[in-house]
Amino acid sequence: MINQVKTVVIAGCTGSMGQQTVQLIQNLPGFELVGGYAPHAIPQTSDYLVTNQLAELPQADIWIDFTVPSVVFQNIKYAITHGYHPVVGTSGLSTSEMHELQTLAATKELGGLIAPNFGLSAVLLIQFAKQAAKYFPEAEVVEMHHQDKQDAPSGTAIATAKAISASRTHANDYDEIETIPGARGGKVDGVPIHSIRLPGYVAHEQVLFGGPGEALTIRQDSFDRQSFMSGVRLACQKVTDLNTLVVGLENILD
Ligand SMILES: NC(=O)C1=CN([C@@H]2O[C@H](COP(=O)(O)OP(=O)(O)OC[C@H]3O[C@@H](n4cnc5c(N)ncnc54)[C@H](OP(=O)(O)O)[C@@H]3O)[C@@H](O)[C@H]2O)C=CC1
Ligand SMILES: O=C(O)C1=N[C@H](C(=O)O)C[C@H](O)C1
Repeated sequence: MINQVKTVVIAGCTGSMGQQTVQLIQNLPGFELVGGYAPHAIPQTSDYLVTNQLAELPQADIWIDFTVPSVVFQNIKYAITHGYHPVVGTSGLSTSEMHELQTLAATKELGGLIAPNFGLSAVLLIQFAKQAAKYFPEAEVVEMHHQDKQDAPSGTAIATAKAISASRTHANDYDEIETIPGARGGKVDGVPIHSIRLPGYVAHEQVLFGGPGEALTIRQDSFDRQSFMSGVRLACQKVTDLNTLVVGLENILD
């Protein structure tokens, strides 16, 4: 059987992640980049079609999304409705939005992937945190990102907090007064998350667990956006074989 070339469009093709993903797809055997979208892009057709109008994107097998939290839901709704298999890296989707997209994908019998983090170190951190939370239920998350990140907390931190909450037997329950609002972070499912934004950082996360007389810290660092590309590649290789909209790279790892 002849393996057909899979066509790809990238929403957010001019961004930090979008540019790396353009390089990835252009150099990936068996894949062809046919379109890129960004609202401030100057339209061009030389190598592949670049447009600032979503509706001008050509039809393709895969829609990769690295845009902004404010538009990702509408983008993926559009992608699924138009028959693209979505590979979603953009943060900011709420749990109910993910469910709505999963329902839409199911009605279209279309597979896709939403990955809060494409980096292996972050995916493993979440799994280790889930395991540790069984024995150390009292935990807090600290996430550190570059100063241009639009949303806080990060999608990865939210996924980490949910994983901890799902596996622990009880939540942190301390009697405290915040004399400065926000001093104790923001809580997701009872797990405090502290968000740091500083130049020089890319994407990093630490989970601190405390128990009587001992503590455990798990940390991951993405020093470079290249760290996400093996996950994006794997997602592109598998997404057209999926028949549901899967959440989490760990669910498609071999
Ligand atoms: N899941 C993962 O592993 C990772 C996820 N991310 C997430 O990916 C997203 C993008 O990150 P990053 O590349 O650093 O961000 P950038 O700010 O560098 O890029 C954003 C891209 O989105 C485009 N954009 C801006 N506004 C809109 C809009 N209204 N509609 C459509 N597109 C828009 C920009 O286009 P223009 O230049 O024309 O404004 C640009 O191409 C973020 O949500 C981030 O959290 C990031 C790293 C890893
Ligand atoms: O904005 C980023 O940079 C990142 N965003 C994702 C998130 O919100 O978790 C993934 C990674 O942390 C990098």
